[in-house]
Amino acid sequence: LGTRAVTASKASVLPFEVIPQHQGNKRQRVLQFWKEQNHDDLHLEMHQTFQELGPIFRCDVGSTRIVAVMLPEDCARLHQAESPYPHRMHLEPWMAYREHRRQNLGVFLLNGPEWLSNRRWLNPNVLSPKAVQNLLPMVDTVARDFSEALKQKVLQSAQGSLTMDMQPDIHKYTVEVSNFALFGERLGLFGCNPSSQSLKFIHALEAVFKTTTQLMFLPRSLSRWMRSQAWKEHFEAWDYISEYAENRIQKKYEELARGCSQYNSIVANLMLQGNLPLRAMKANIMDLVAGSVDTTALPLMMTLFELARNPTVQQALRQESMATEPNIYENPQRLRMELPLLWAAIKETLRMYPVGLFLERFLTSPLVLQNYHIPAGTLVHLNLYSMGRNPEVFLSPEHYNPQRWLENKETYKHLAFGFGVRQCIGRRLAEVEMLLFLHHVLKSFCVETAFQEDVKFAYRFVMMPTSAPLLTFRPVS
Ligand code: HEC
Ligand SMILES: C[C@@H](NS(C)(=O)=O)c1cncc(N2C(=O)c3ccc(Cl)cc3C2(C)C)c1
Repeated sequence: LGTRAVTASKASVLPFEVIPQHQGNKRQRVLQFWKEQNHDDLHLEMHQTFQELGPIFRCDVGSTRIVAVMLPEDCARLHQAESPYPHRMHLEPWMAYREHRRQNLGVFLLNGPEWLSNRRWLNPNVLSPKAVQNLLPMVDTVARDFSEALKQKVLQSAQGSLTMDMQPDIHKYTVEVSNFALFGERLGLFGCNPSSQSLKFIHALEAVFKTTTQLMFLPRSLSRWMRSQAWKEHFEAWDYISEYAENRIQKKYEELARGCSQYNSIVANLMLQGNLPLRAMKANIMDLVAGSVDTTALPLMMTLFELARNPTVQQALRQESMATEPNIYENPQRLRMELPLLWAAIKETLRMYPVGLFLERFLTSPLVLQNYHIPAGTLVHLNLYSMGRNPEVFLSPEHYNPQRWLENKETYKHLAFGFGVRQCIGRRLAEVEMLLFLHHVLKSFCVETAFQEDVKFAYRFVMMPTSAPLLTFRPVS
């Protein structure tokens, strides 16, 4: 990316007003932005703007002043300047639904002291190494079952191999495995008649994501009549998701009250500890139940696709998994150390295909970024897609090369899960779900694809592939 070197003496920090921004008719651009029904190409538009204006630019969305950056050094500065309660802007349509239904907010939407107190009770059960060690055998069971179910399908096929769009099956895996970790119960989604409830839940999530991007950039007053259909779809999808989560939580609560329930799960531990009021618990469990579907499914889909396009890398991973098999069960919590190349492959997938397009911090105190003064009250976006594709940050960024993560210590370059105390609370669960899924699948199957083009992505709050490359699974001889 052409980086406009701002040659200013270090002493004189440049004023906010001279940060590069798109010239030309601002009103026209804002209206154009609002007129668009979707923002599928937001990541490409922002990437293009970085190439034109350099590593920092500003844009105003509505009344909010946004500064966009994409270099590791700017993330380091944001992290060092962080307050005890790192602040993210609330997602307007998500807040509107919770107000309408008088629901509490989960940690994703909370800010300030209430956010911190919720994280304090959630972290030991979700994010801590002890929590993951507790969950690991359950995740391993589901990952093995998935690989076994795939093997049955392959054996039943006449050619002895199976070519399919893996997306639906991978979604079933993430719903099955997170439900087991959260509630200690199996849903049986790998069987021949998976529950329609869970499949509708996955579709409701997709409807929420699609309508979120249609609504999130508009003030509510405007979108009420400009996007009334999107609001209706948004609320209906949230109603389904809320009911799905509420039913599971209420059932678990009653089982525990009767003293007859599976005790080793995230929700059971949260309820038995009783540190959060039930309404707050329900709001956070909804974050966890709904936040663990697409977020983990997409990197799994894209890792399988990239390994199918890079057979040499795939073979190296298979050898690592074959060689590592015995150690994992002696010392399960050493998973990432036992599978370093597989862990590097997941980091490489998240570099090229970040699930969250940008990290976001609302500045509560002024900051200097790229030698510009950024006042308090500015929203700073750290763009993960542009960082991941920047040749000045990653050599030949278009190449899928997990080895790059083993060669040098990458500070502030693996940011897919965010940073600091506000980092993703599900990251350890997601890491284990992805590592064990790929470990068991790669031990049993070679993955191939005829699809050699790049997969097109769309920004739908979650970065989503718009085409589903067919993958062929062939049993490892
Ligand atoms: C089990 C639930 C769960 C899973 C799985 C999960 N997330 Fe999250 N994630 C959350 C929640 C809840 C938050 C909000 C945390 C907060 O604001 O305190 C969050 C926040 C984040 C953030 C913002 C962090 C920051 O510094 O602002 C990023 C980025 C993120 N997740 C990325 C991911 C990626 C990438 C994956 C999978 C590859 C993933 N998440 C999987 C629950 C999950
Ligand atoms: C995509 C990325 N966006 S981010 C956080 O980087 O801006 C992300 C990362 N981790 C988790 C999520 N979640 C969802 O998918 C989701 C669905 C429904 C609900 Cl009720 C809550 C969620 C959260 C926000 C937990 C989203």
